[in-house]
Amino acid sequence: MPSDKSAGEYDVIVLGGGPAGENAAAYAVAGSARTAVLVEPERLGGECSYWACIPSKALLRPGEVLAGARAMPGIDPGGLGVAAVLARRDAFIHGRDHDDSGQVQWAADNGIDVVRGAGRLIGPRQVGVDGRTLTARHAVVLATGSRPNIPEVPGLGAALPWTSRDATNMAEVPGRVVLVGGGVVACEAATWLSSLGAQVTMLVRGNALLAAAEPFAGKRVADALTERGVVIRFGAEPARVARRGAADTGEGRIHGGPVTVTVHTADGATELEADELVIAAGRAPDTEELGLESVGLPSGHLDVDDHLAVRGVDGNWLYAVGDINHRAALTHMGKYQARVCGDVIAARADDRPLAGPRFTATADHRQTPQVVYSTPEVASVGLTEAAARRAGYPVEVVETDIAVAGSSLIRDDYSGHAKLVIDTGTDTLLGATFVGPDVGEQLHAATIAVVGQVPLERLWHAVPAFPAVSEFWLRLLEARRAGYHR
Ligand SMILES: Cc1cc2nc3c(=O)[nH]c(=O)nc-3n(C[C@H](O)[C@H](O)[C@H](O)COP(=O)(O)OP(=O)(O)OC[C@H]3O[C@@H](n4cnc5c(N)ncnc54)[C@H](O)[C@@H]3O)c2cc1C
Ligand SMILES: NC(=O)c1ccc[n+]([C@@H]2O[C@H](COP(=O)([O-])OP(=O)(O)OC[C@H]3O[C@@H](n4cnc5c(N)ncnc54)[C@H](O)[C@@H]3O)[C@@H](O)[C@H]2O)c1
Repeated sequence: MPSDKSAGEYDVIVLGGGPAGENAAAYAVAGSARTAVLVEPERLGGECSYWACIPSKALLRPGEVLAGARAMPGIDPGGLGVAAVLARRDAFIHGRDHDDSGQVQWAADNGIDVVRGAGRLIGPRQVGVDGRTLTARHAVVLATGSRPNIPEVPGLGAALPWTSRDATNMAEVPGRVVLVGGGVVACEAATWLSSLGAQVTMLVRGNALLAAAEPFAGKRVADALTERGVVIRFGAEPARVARRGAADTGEGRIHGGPVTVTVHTADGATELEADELVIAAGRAPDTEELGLESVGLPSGHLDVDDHLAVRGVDGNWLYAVGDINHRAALTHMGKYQARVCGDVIAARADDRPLAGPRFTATADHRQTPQVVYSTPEVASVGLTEAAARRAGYPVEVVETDIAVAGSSLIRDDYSGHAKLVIDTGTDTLLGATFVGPDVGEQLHAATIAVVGQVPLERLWHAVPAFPAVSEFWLRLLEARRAGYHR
């Protein structure tokens, strides 16, 4: 019997219309008569489409193309036209109002209803939205993402600093920027802000950029940022912030007068003045208003099993996908979890067994691919050497500079480095990291080798085309042979 939608009854209710929520809904109803509703207070498409992945990559690409052109004899590049770069970014985010009508149409085409508003659990299988109660026959999926972590620093909140939403949606380029953080958002934002003309100072509390990556990756990104004029202050944290005339002038506009940041380092305190302060200090779960207490759960990241069902809730009706479960806070991994979750919901609704790998998320434990679109790019999958050793694997590593015919043909200034982390017990790859221009496009071969557990002896027979950048795979395998003197 179909669910009674007029009474607010659906087979599947999904809170959050970001990439994870959209995919969970679509997979849960695909090829069936099941009904689903996406509950979304802002825009279908979520953070990724309008304030994160898409605008940031739209802002980064022109600087990368310009750098490549400048390294190519015979091309006489002028520079970046800021207005044109921002206009192209705006086209990708469907205008500054973030028109999501295309996504709404996609939902309709897939038989998914959309309810605008913030959803809240009000009991088992029950969701409240603006005074209306929705009831799920099979599943509720929480996919409400994350919000920026704003450190508790005196004066910081009152200074109305930029978050990643302002930086990706910037409407004007601040002359001087202090950027707090040394992670992925900070490295990417420093790259596009500096390529668009801002003088950027990064405050990094640790002693490396991209601290979770192979150390050579953060070092190469730091060197490149420094070369383009970014000042990086390691071991530095904001201790106090003051701003004259702080004003909410709108997303991506400079929020008032100059900001003074008192910076703590091991050597004492100094003061920096900037036109804008950007906070890129990680993400926090946004669960305080989700009503988790109504089903006996504490606030914070949700703990899920490998079918994406929330642990601590009986009856297999509550699931969590994407940033909210903190397994791998990346769009492609949230979508991966959502595909598994949707398939699990569908199978359970049909009383089918969860037989086969399709119903179990595994890649987001130790096989996660990621590309940091800084200049140079950092592409990685799986475990770093340090993480593999911590996990107790018997480890061998091979490294090589990416200096092959293909790379030198692509850019005269090509500089890159590659590293493989090998489990000597099984002769398979645990992880790989590549740094260099456009190495993101090289990553999927490594992901397939890691997930497919392809023995290195077999990889020898995967012959890279000549003269392609991917020939560095051959160099890596040769370096390993040379290490064995065979
Ligand atoms: C600047 C930046 C750049 C990034 N670049 C990349 C990248 O290049 N590649 C990559 O893989 N990842 C990138 N990420 C990470 C990526 O954006 C997230 O991992 C991804 O958006 C998570 O998807 P999600 O569906 O879990 O959450 P979100 O995209 O955050 O969507 C969650 C949705 O839930 C809605 N919501 C919130 N509360 C409620 C509620 N109570 N009821 C209903 N709905 C609610 C929100 O409005 C939102 O639309 C980037 C992040 C940032 C900040
Ligand atoms: N290309 C991509 O794949 C991409 C791009 C952007 C963001 N993302 C994802 O979005 C998420 C958020 O990125 P992010 O860069 O904000 O987080 P992150 O965890 O990568 O980096 C956070 C940085 O903030 C610093 N920090 C944390 N708390 C601080 C404090 N109180 N004071 C000063 N510094 C502090 C950390 O030391 C670190 O340098 C990550 O999961 C990231 O992978 C992915």
